[in-house]
Amino acid sequence: MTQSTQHSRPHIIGLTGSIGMGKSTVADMFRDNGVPVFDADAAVHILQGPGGELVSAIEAEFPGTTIGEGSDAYVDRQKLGAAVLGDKDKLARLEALMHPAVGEMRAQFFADNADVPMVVFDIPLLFEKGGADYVDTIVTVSAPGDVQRERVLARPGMSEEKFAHILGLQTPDAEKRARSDHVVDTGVTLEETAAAVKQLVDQIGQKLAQNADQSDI
Ligand SMILES: CC(C)(COP(=O)(O)OP(=O)(O)OC[C@H]1O[C@@H](n2cnc3c(N)ncnc32)[C@H](O)[C@@H]1O)[C@@H](O)C(=O)NCCC(=O)NCCS
Ligand SMILES: Nc1ncnc2c1ncn2[C@@H]1O[C@H](COP(=O)(O)OP(=O)(O)OP(=O)(O)O)[C@@H](O)[C@H]1O
Repeated sequence: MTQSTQHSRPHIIGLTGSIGMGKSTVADMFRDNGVPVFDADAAVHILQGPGGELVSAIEAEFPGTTIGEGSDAYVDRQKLGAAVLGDKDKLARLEALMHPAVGEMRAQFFADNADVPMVVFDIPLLFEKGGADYVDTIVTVSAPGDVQRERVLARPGMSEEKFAHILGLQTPDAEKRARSDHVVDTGVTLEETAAAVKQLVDQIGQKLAQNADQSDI
């Protein structure tokens, strides 16, 4: 008897890339192709924003890094960044606070999208935090180092030192590319990158459909 072609769960694409490589832009391109995206950075913003679940825990751990009182209080990310980004132990403590709550939000997103063929988890620290183990396909966004540098240094509040420091915290781009199933080049035009993302979504979709057919036999 023919079984239903329904998948048991969506295929998970882990999208990552180093600072300024174009991850958020490429995540939007996946959305343009109808693929739901879980944005780990956006989850962190919610948890740290006004009324966010972790604001008081962050104030307790890193005094003076939040603004306001009670349910309106929120994290001053510039102050928190200044407090933790230069100190490995403090950064690890912040990550340990954030990680479980982000994981819960990701699980909720996954449950909310149980009926689609594929979803994207946009996770900046996919390799650094072991996320590579729970995704099905790893996609890294990458551009030449000089393009990355130019993009990042154009951002307000960024300096050569800060850029160098953040790069030092992240798995090198070459290693990310080597450990990925696919690399999306963002050192080209937006149109070219958008076409590459569409092709990738089509390719993964076709593979999933083929596998569903086979399990049908
Ligand atoms: C330190 C914070 C407050 C700084 O915020 P700010 O708005 O100033 O910078 P932004 O978030 O845009 O980060 C700038 C760059 O630093 C990189 N970065 C941020 N946190 C980390 C980290 N823990 N390790 C390596 N790189 C990092 C980002 O990828 C980005 O490219 C913020 O990045 C933060 O809360 N980071 C911790 C996130 C976390 O714990 N993630 C793990 C759970 S999923
Ligand atoms: N082909 C391309 N693909 C993606 N982004 C491009 C491309 N060409 C130019 N850009 C520009 O590069 C910038 C990439 O920024 P984006 O915020 O997407 O990076 P990010 O990797 O998410 O950053 P971060 O991890 O530091 O938060 C955007 O301003 C985008 O318009």
